[in-house]
Amino acid sequence: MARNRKDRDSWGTFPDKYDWSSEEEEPDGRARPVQVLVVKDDHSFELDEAALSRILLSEEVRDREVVAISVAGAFRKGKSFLMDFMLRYMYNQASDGWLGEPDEPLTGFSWRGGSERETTGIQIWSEVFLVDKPDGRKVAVLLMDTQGTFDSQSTLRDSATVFALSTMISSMQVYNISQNVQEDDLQHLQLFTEYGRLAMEETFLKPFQSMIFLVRDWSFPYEFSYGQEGGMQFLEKRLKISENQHEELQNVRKHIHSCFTNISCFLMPHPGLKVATNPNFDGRLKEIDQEFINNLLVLVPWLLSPRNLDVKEINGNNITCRGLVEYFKAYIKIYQGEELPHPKSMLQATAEANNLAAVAAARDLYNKKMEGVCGGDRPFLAPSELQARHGEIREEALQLFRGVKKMGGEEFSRRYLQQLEAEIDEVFVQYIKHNDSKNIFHAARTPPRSSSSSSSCTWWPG
Ligand SMILES: Nc1nc2c(ncn2[C@@H]2O[C@H](COP(=O)(O)OP(=O)(O)OP(=O)(O)O)[C@@H](O)[C@H]2O)c(=O)[nH]1
Ligand SMILES: [Mg+2]
Repeated sequence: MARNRKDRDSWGTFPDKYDWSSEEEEPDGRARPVQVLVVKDDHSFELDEAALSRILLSEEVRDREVVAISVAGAFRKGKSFLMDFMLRYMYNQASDGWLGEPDEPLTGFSWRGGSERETTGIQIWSEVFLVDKPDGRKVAVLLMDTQGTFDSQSTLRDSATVFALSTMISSMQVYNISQNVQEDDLQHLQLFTEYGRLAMEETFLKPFQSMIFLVRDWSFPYEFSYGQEGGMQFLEKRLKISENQHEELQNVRKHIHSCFTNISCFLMPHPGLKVATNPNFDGRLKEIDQEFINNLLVLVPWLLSPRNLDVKEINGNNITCRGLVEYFKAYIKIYQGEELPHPKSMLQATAEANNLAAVAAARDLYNKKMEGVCGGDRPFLAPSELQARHGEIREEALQLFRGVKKMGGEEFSRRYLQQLEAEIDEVFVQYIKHNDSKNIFHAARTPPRSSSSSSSCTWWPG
């Protein structure tokens, strides 16, 4: 373990003060990202318990309180790139030159240019760092990189699960967003945190800890300055709840406030065109805009300096590395099970709601009209007459369904039309039976049932 660390070239020299901890190394002795959550091709999830345990249950760290830092957000937005600067800080935090040499390529969690996703599932750094907090506590710091949301190979459920799990496991979630805080960024955060909350036990405390909105490529420093102060002013404005706001906007904001103990924001400048567009860029500082570097020098210590590290808490209890393994296992089990609803896209959820409402309206119309024809207080009808009336009313109900404007298109709607037809036909069988029962009374010359007794039929719809 530690014997090889000084051989590492990309991190520079390591201060002796640094307390090395758990580590899972590659054969050449270098620490590396380790995949702990795998999203498989069939969209199921698997936790690599062995890998997680090797890192978090090593003797040096397992009983230490853990600080878990995660970065999540849309794919291809520089999450892993940022994580690698966090690693540099963790390795060299005692030194002013922690950011490294101008010509040093950036390594650690795998990052790259291009339009296709890079990181998948959840990866954690194989070394857990032991850090002395100013209050004398020695805590274990775990860095976690996540699969970007909304890549073209993931379902909404995949994205929601990775985001929710990383929020549940971390004490600090960095929500990496691009250029601005848009309403859809907030809506997705609402959806994902709700998906997380659903899997957790009821708690009267806020379910999650720190949420940091990290806005990349911020282009309006003349309105709100780069950094944390400008970020806080900006976020305050974005998350403000006012009475004349539409309920929908208020609800998103209330939800986000109710989920996190701390919410903050940092506005980060654009790193320059080489970083964004040059396929040969390897992360060296000399090719990154100075404004970006200046802000990295503020952002990373702001996130990771010992006094700012918050220990992971669940239900008010501090969690150790050992505890975190157990929570990880318990949470993933819930997402592997079938009891949670699947999150749906806005269009799909709306289209379903539209179609279900149209089915309900059509079924109601059928029931009401049929009751008028052969309901409890109506006399016996000849079966052929009943069949004919049913045919007319059924067609009227189907027309009503077809006439309602619904989102989702013809094909999507066909399933609901079939469901409606099946439901109507099922109810019709009951109407036939009910009608027949009147006939038996008639044939046996028994007085017809009073309307009050007949209307107490238990099968009666609606
Ligand atoms: N515009 C812009 N590009 C950046 C920034 N930081 C890094 N990049 C570039 O963005 C590209 C993607 O970087 P990654 O770190 O791999 O992005 P990611 O979010 O981890 O991507 P996935 O793993 O696919 O989700 C690289 O070409 C980086 O050079 C930034 O702040 N702004
Ligand atoms: Mg990545």
